[in-house]
Amino acid sequence: MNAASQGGSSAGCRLYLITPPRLDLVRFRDDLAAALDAGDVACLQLRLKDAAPDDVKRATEALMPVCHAHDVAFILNDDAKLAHALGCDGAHLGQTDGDHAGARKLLEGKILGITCHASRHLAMEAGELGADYVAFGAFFPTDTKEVLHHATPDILEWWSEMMEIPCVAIGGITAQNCAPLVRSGADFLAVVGAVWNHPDGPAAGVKAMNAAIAAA
Ligand SMILES: Cc1ncc(COP(=O)(O)OP(=O)(O)O)c(N)n1
Ligand SMILES: Cc1nc(C(=O)O)sc1CCOP(=O)(O)O
Ligand SMILES: [Mg+2]
Repeated sequence: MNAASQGGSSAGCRLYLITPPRLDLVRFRDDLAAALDAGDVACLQLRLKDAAPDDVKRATEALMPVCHAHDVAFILNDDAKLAHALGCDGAHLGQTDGDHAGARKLLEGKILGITCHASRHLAMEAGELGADYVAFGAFFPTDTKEVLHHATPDILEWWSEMMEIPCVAIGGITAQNCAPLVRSGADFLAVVGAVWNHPDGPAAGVKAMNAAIAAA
């Protein structure tokens, strides 16, 4: 995530936004613009679970220009081929989202992120195949998805002391609980609820997260 990772907070950690799993595109485009106007965001991951490719295409066409106008990378969840076909800046793949090595070849020069749960072994494998970042989680309970794996901050310390490849922390992260993750070396904090469900709106969510990152 080289281009996306320039100019972050004083802690060197940046915010990684993920969309809600279902959204009203017209309303969400305005929410996204307000969120990106509010402060530093490295990237947006489009994560529409169970959406048809045509819906993902429509969402990409509506949202990617908003991201690019704010110098924010646009990453597609789950599908490297569709990310390539739609001209996205990259893809995020989980452990059951197809052939990681094939995705690396297809997305040459683009961002490839890989979910590694709480596994040092999976992270080493992802690093060896050329992932641009590895994602660890879930660090905290979350209502956004049912999680089977639970990570602790020591995996961020272990990874960041040993590897140059950035690491992303995910799962139930809020402005109130993120400080140990930043201090343990997370390069990015990936959030859904902390921004889109913030009681004062997404702009307030981005401001609160960036303030917490800077204060950590
Ligand atoms: C940044 C980031 N980290 C982890 C995930 C989870 O990916 P995955 O395990 O494939 O689960 P789904 O998102 O597909 O439900 C992610 N999306 N983004
Ligand atoms: C999409 C996702 N993946 C996770 C993992 O642990 O791999 S946790 C998660 C949900 C993140 O949403 P929130 O910030 O609202 O908790
Ligand atoms: Mg996935």
